[in-house]
Amino acid sequence: MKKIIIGEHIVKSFGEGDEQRNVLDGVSVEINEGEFVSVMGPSGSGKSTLMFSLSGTDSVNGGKVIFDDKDLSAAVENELSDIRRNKMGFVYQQPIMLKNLNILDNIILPSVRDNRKNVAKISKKASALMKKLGIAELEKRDITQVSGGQLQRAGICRALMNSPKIIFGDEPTGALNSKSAQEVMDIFSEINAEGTAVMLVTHDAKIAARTERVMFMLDGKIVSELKLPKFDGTDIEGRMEAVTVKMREIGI
Ligand SMILES: Nc1ncnc2c1ncn2[C@@H]1O[C@H](COP(=O)(O)OP(=O)(O)OP(=O)(O)O)[C@@H](O)[C@H]1O
Repeated sequence: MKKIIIGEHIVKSFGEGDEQRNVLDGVSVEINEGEFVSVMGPSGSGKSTLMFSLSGTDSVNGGKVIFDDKDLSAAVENELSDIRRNKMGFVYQQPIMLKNLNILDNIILPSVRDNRKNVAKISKKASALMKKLGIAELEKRDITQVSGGQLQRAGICRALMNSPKIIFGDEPTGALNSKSAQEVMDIFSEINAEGTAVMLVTHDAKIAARTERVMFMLDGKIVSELKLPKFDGTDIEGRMEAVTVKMREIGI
Protein backbone atom coordinates (compact mmCIF):
# COMPACT_ATOMS: atom_id res chain seq x y z
CA MET A 1 0.00 0.00 0.00
CA LYS A 2 1.41 3.38 -0.98
CA LYS A 3 1.92 5.88 1.83
CA ILE A 4 0.41 9.30 1.27
CA ILE A 5 2.24 10.67 4.34
CA ILE A 6 5.41 9.56 6.07
CA GLY A 7 6.39 11.57 9.13
CA GLU A 8 9.81 10.66 10.53
CA HIS A 9 10.90 11.68 14.03
CA ILE A 10 9.03 14.99 13.85
CA VAL A 11 10.04 17.53 16.45
CA LYS A 12 8.05 20.74 16.76
CA SER A 13 8.81 23.25 19.45
CA PHE A 14 7.39 26.56 20.51
CA GLY A 15 9.03 29.28 22.59
CA GLU A 16 12.60 30.52 22.84
CA GLY A 17 15.57 29.78 25.11
CA ASP A 18 14.57 28.45 28.53
CA GLU A 19 10.91 28.69 27.51
CA GLN A 20 11.37 26.34 24.53
CA ARG A 21 9.20 23.25 24.71
CA ASN A 22 8.80 20.30 22.36
CA VAL A 23 5.12 20.00 21.52
CA LEU A 24 5.92 17.12 19.16
CA ASP A 25 8.68 15.04 20.61
CA GLY A 26 10.01 12.79 17.84
CA VAL A 27 6.72 11.59 16.32
CA SER A 28 6.87 9.01 13.52
CA VAL A 29 3.66 8.31 11.67
CA GLU A 30 2.63 6.85 8.33
CA ILE A 31 -0.73 7.19 6.60
CA ASN A 32 -1.69 5.00 3.65
CA GLU A 33 -3.44 6.28 0.57
CA GLY A 34 -7.17 5.97 1.16
CA GLU A 35 -6.80 5.29 4.87
CA PHE A 36 -9.26 6.68 7.46
CA VAL A 37 -7.43 7.58 10.67
CA SER A 38 -8.11 9.59 13.80
CA VAL A 39 -5.99 11.13 16.53
CA MET A 40 -7.14 11.28 20.14
CA GLY A 41 -5.46 12.58 23.27
CA PRO A 42 -5.88 15.10 26.07
CA SER A 43 -6.05 18.81 25.42
CA GLY A 44 -2.56 20.12 24.69
CA SER A 45 -1.08 16.72 23.80
CA GLY A 46 -0.15 17.98 20.33
CA LYS A 47 -2.91 16.61 18.07
CA SER A 48 -3.54 19.79 16.07
CA THR A 49 0.17 20.54 15.90
CA LEU A 50 0.73 17.06 14.42
CA MET A 51 -1.93 17.74 11.80
CA PHE A 52 -0.43 21.15 10.96
CA SER A 53 3.03 19.58 10.70
CA LEU A 54 1.91 16.70 8.48
CA SER A 55 0.10 19.10 6.16
CA GLY A 56 3.06 21.45 5.85
CA THR A 57 1.00 24.25 7.40
CA ASP A 58 3.62 24.44 10.17
CA SER A 59 7.31 23.94 9.54
CA VAL A 60 8.99 21.40 11.79
CA ASN A 61 12.11 21.86 13.93
CA GLY A 62 13.39 18.32 13.44
CA GLY A 63 12.69 15.18 11.44
CA LYS A 64 10.85 15.27 8.15
CA VAL A 65 7.50 14.93 6.46
CA ILE A 66 7.12 13.22 3.08
CA PHE A 67 3.78 13.90 1.41
CA ASP A 68 2.96 12.02 -1.79
CA ASP A 69 6.71 11.37 -2.33
CA LYS A 70 7.63 15.02 -1.78
CA ASP A 71 9.78 16.09 1.17
CA LEU A 72 7.77 18.97 2.66
CA SER A 73 10.61 19.89 5.00
CA ALA A 74 12.68 20.82 1.92
CA ALA A 75 9.89 22.57 0.01
CA VAL A 76 9.64 26.36 -0.37
CA GLU A 77 6.45 28.21 0.60
CA ASN A 78 5.11 28.38 -3.00
CA GLU A 79 5.44 24.63 -3.43
CA LEU A 80 3.83 24.04 -0.06
CA SER A 81 0.84 26.22 -0.82
CA ASP A 82 0.42 24.50 -4.22
CA ILE A 83 0.41 21.10 -2.51
CA ARG A 84 -2.01 22.26 0.19
CA ARG A 85 -4.34 23.77 -2.41
CA ASN A 86 -4.31 20.91 -4.88
CA LYS A 87 -3.77 17.76 -2.87
CA MET A 88 -5.14 18.48 0.59
CA GLY A 89 -8.50 19.52 1.97
CA PHE A 90 -9.02 21.12 5.38
CA VAL A 91 -12.10 21.05 7.57
CA TYR A 92 -12.21 22.82 10.92
CA GLN A 93 -14.61 22.83 13.86
CA GLN A 94 -16.46 25.69 12.21
CA PRO A 95 -15.89 26.62 8.60
CA ILE A 96 -14.52 30.12 8.19
CA MET A 97 -16.82 31.72 5.63
CA LEU A 98 -17.45 35.27 4.48
CA LYS A 99 -20.71 36.84 5.65
CA ASN A 100 -21.22 38.92 2.50
CA LEU A 101 -21.15 35.87 0.19
CA ASN A 102 -23.78 33.17 -0.21
CA ILE A 103 -22.96 29.50 0.44
CA LEU A 104 -22.14 28.65 -3.19
CA ASP A 105 -19.83 31.66 -3.57
CA ASN A 106 -18.07 30.77 -0.31
CA ILE A 107 -17.50 27.24 -1.60
CA ILE A 108 -16.07 28.35 -4.94
CA LEU A 109 -14.07 31.33 -3.65
CA PRO A 110 -10.66 29.62 -3.15
CA SER A 111 -10.88 27.86 -6.53
CA VAL A 112 -12.01 30.98 -8.38
CA ARG A 113 -9.19 32.97 -6.83
CA ASP A 114 -6.73 30.55 -8.48
CA ASN A 115 -8.53 30.28 -11.78
CA ARG A 116 -10.70 33.25 -12.67
CA LYS A 117 -11.34 32.01 -16.22
CA ASN A 118 -13.23 28.91 -15.23
CA VAL A 119 -15.94 30.23 -12.93
CA ALA A 120 -18.74 28.39 -14.76
CA LYS A 121 -16.93 25.05 -14.58
CA ILE A 122 -15.99 25.59 -10.93
CA SER A 123 -19.59 26.51 -10.03
CA LYS A 124 -20.84 23.37 -11.76
CA LYS A 125 -18.48 21.23 -9.72
CA ALA A 126 -19.54 22.99 -6.49
CA SER A 127 -23.23 22.45 -7.32
CA ALA A 128 -22.59 18.75 -7.96
CA LEU A 129 -20.78 18.44 -4.62
CA MET A 130 -23.54 20.30 -2.79
CA LYS A 131 -26.07 17.92 -4.29
CA LYS A 132 -24.00 14.93 -3.26
CA LEU A 133 -23.71 16.22 0.31
CA GLY A 134 -27.44 16.93 0.54
CA ILE A 135 -27.37 20.74 0.54
CA ALA A 136 -28.24 21.50 -3.11
CA GLU A 137 -31.07 23.82 -2.13
CA LEU A 138 -28.81 26.07 -0.04
CA GLU A 139 -26.69 27.59 -2.83
CA LYS A 140 -28.13 31.10 -2.57
CA ARG A 141 -28.55 31.21 1.21
CA ASP A 142 -26.50 33.46 3.45
CA ILE A 143 -24.22 31.64 5.85
CA THR A 144 -26.45 32.81 8.72
CA GLN A 145 -29.49 31.10 7.16
CA VAL A 146 -28.30 27.51 7.51
CA SER A 147 -27.80 25.13 10.43
CA GLY A 148 -24.40 24.26 11.89
CA GLY A 149 -24.52 20.84 10.23
CA GLN A 150 -25.40 22.34 6.86
CA LEU A 151 -22.61 24.91 7.18
CA GLN A 152 -20.16 22.14 7.98
CA ARG A 153 -21.30 20.23 4.87
CA ALA A 154 -20.61 23.38 2.88
CA GLY A 155 -17.15 23.49 4.47
CA ILE A 156 -16.57 19.90 3.38
CA CYS A 157 -17.73 20.74 -0.16
CA ARG A 158 -15.16 23.53 -0.23
CA ALA A 159 -12.46 21.14 1.00
CA LEU A 160 -13.35 18.69 -1.79
CA MET A 161 -13.28 21.19 -4.65
CA ASN A 162 -9.80 20.21 -5.82
CA SER A 163 -10.33 16.45 -5.38
CA PRO A 164 -7.70 16.18 -2.63
CA LYS A 165 -5.74 13.04 -1.80
CA ILE A 166 -6.38 13.62 1.90
CA ILE A 167 -8.83 15.56 4.03
CA PHE A 168 -7.56 16.84 7.38
CA GLY A 169 -10.34 17.46 9.88
CA ASP A 170 -9.56 19.25 13.15
CA GLU A 171 -12.55 18.51 15.43
CA PRO A 172 -14.88 18.73 12.41
CA THR A 173 -17.88 17.58 14.43
CA GLY A 174 -16.95 19.43 17.63
CA ALA A 175 -19.59 22.15 17.21
CA LEU A 176 -22.41 19.84 16.07
CA ASN A 177 -25.18 17.98 17.86
CA SER A 178 -24.80 14.22 17.81
CA LYS A 179 -27.20 13.64 14.91
CA SER A 180 -25.46 16.20 12.68
CA ALA A 181 -22.09 14.84 13.81
CA GLN A 182 -23.01 11.34 12.68
CA GLU A 183 -24.32 12.71 9.37
CA VAL A 184 -21.05 14.53 8.80
CA MET A 185 -19.22 11.29 9.64
CA ASP A 186 -21.37 9.50 7.04
CA ILE A 187 -20.06 12.02 4.52
CA PHE A 188 -16.44 11.42 5.55
CA SER A 189 -17.05 7.66 5.24
CA GLU A 190 -18.43 8.14 1.76
CA ILE A 191 -15.54 10.35 0.68
CA ASN A 192 -13.15 7.78 2.12
CA ALA A 193 -14.90 4.91 0.34
CA GLU A 194 -14.20 6.76 -2.90
CA GLY A 195 -10.47 6.64 -2.14
CA THR A 196 -9.64 9.89 -0.32
CA ALA A 197 -7.62 9.46 2.86
CA VAL A 198 -9.12 11.16 5.92
CA MET A 199 -7.32 12.19 9.11
CA LEU A 200 -9.47 13.51 11.96
CA VAL A 201 -8.51 14.98 15.30
CA THR A 202 -11.24 14.32 17.84
CA HIS A 203 -12.04 14.14 21.54
CA ASP A 204 -15.09 11.99 20.84
CA ALA A 205 -14.74 8.19 21.12
CA LYS A 206 -17.82 7.73 18.95
CA ILE A 207 -16.19 9.68 16.12
CA ALA A 208 -12.84 7.89 16.46
CA ALA A 209 -14.69 4.56 16.54
CA ARG A 210 -15.82 5.13 12.96
CA THR A 211 -12.24 5.32 11.67
CA GLU A 212 -9.99 2.35 10.91
CA ARG A 213 -6.98 3.40 12.97
CA VAL A 214 -6.98 5.51 16.12
CA MET A 215 -3.68 7.04 17.23
CA PHE A 216 -3.43 8.13 20.84
CA MET A 217 -1.21 11.07 21.76
CA LEU A 218 0.21 11.98 25.12
CA ASP A 219 2.73 14.76 25.77
CA GLY A 220 3.81 15.14 22.16
CA LYS A 221 4.17 11.45 21.38
CA ILE A 222 1.98 8.80 19.79
CA VAL A 223 1.85 6.32 22.63
CA SER A 224 -0.54 3.75 21.22
CA GLU A 225 -2.70 2.77 18.26
CA LEU A 226 -5.91 0.86 17.78
CA LYS A 227 -6.70 -0.82 14.48
CA LEU A 228 -10.30 -1.47 13.52
CA PRO A 229 -11.90 -2.92 10.41
CA LYS A 230 -13.31 -0.35 7.96
CA PHE A 231 -16.64 0.83 9.36
CA ASP A 232 -19.57 -0.83 7.60
CA GLY A 233 -22.33 0.81 9.62
CA THR A 234 -22.50 -1.95 12.20
CA ASP A 235 -21.28 -2.52 15.76
CA ILE A 236 -20.58 1.10 16.66
CA GLU A 237 -21.05 0.15 20.34
CA GLY A 238 -18.36 -2.55 20.17
CA ARG A 239 -15.98 -0.22 18.34
CA MET A 240 -16.57 2.56 20.90
CA GLU A 241 -15.92 0.11 23.70
CA ALA A 242 -12.58 -0.83 22.08
CA VAL A 243 -11.63 2.87 21.89
CA THR A 244 -12.62 3.62 25.49
CA VAL A 245 -10.84 0.51 26.82
CA LYS A 246 -7.66 1.70 25.08
CA MET A 247 -8.12 5.23 26.47
CA ARG A 248 -8.48 3.84 29.98
CA GLU A 249 -5.39 1.65 29.49
CA ILE A 250 -3.33 4.70 28.52
CA GLY A 251 -4.92 6.86 31.20
CA ILE A 252 -6.61 9.50 29.04
N1 LIG B 1 1.62 28.77 17.92
C1 LIG B 1 1.85 28.32 19.14
N2 LIG B 1 2.68 28.98 19.98
C2 LIG B 1 2.97 28.51 21.21
N3 LIG B 1 2.46 27.37 21.72
C3 LIG B 1 1.63 26.67 20.94
C4 LIG B 1 1.28 27.10 19.62
N4 LIG B 1 0.43 26.18 19.08
C5 LIG B 1 0.25 25.24 20.02
N5 LIG B 1 0.97 25.54 21.13
C6 LIG B 1 1.02 24.72 22.36
O1 LIG B 1 1.33 23.41 21.98
C7 LIG B 1 0.63 22.47 22.79
C8 LIG B 1 -0.15 21.51 21.91
O2 LIG B 1 -1.15 22.23 21.23
P1 LIG B 1 -2.17 21.50 20.26
O3 LIG B 1 -3.15 22.55 19.81
O4 LIG B 1 -1.43 20.76 19.23
O5 LIG B 1 -2.87 20.48 21.25
P2 LIG B 1 -4.17 19.61 21.04
O6 LIG B 1 -3.84 18.24 21.52
O7 LIG B 1 -4.67 19.75 19.65
O8 LIG B 1 -5.15 20.32 22.07
P3 LIG B 1 -6.75 20.54 22.03
O9 LIG B 1 -7.35 19.19 22.18
O10 LIG B 1 -6.99 21.41 23.23
O11 LIG B 1 -7.09 21.22 20.73
C9 LIG B 1 -0.25 23.30 23.72
O12 LIG B 1 0.37 23.38 24.97
C10 LIG B 1 -0.32 24.63 23.04
O13 LIG B 1 -0.49 25.66 23.99
